Amino acid sequence: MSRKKTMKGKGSSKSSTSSPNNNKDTGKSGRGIGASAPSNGVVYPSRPSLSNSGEFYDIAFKVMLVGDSGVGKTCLLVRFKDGAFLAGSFISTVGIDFRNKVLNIDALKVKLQIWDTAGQERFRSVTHAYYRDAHALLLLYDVTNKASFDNIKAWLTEIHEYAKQDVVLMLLGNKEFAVPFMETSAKSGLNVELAFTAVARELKHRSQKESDEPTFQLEDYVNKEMKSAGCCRT
Ligand SMILES: Nc1nc2c(ncn2[C@@H]2O[C@H](COP(=O)(O)OP(=O)(O)OP(=O)(O)O)[C@@H](O)[C@H]2O)c(=O)[nH]1
Ligand SMILES: [Mg+2]
Repeated sequence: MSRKKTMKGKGSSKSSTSSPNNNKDTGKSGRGIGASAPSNGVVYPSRPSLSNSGEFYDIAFKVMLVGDSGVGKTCLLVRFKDGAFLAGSFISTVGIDFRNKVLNIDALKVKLQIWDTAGQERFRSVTHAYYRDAHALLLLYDVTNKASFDNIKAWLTEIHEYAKQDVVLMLLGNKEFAVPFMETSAKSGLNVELAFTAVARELKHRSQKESDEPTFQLEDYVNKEMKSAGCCRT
């Protein structure tokens, strides 16, 4: 099996004329797989830079983050790549930006070249050029922002128009309301048992709590239960 080398990197472009197909394997930082980042775009280093150390991989895929401005695409990518939350003032992405991450999946090194697109309307024509090369699309909405959810329909229309027919698509509800959250389905039974049991545990704890007893953490309990059940259970 061949071991290709990838460069960890961060790239960006705001050129509306550049296409990911224009610059095949330039060997430059962050341009590791077939259809690469355009090199003729202007670079806007709005986020902390990553090191340019090389990393080996077996297969590579392109993943694109799309969704309204402010839903948290850049933050999600930084969390995934660097394990940190980009707190502070919101810096809207200009054009398009990317990060590489190599994951070990079943003894294979899988490189994801993750493209972080600008959600703002004025950059739409830039991002359209990248859809057709994406193997997977993560479509984000903000669970605290109804408009971003309502716009999912329009995003899906755009995806069907510009992306490959067999693109892997995942809808992600990002952010939180600082209250325990889970999705339920009365039809399939998803999380129904867990929702009621968690509330019952919380109520029981409150009613019987001794002053020296550690408090029951409803959110921790729900997260732990969902994790141990492989996320979502019936
Ligand atoms: N509380 C909370 N805030 C978040 C989360 N994700 C992002 N934010 C905040 O939401 C704002 C927008 O986040 P970004 O990741 O920059 O949004 P974006 O989708 O990349 O926006 P564009 O680049 O304009 O398309 C920032 O102020 C973040 O700090 C989250 O999971 N929880
Ligand atoms: Mg962004």
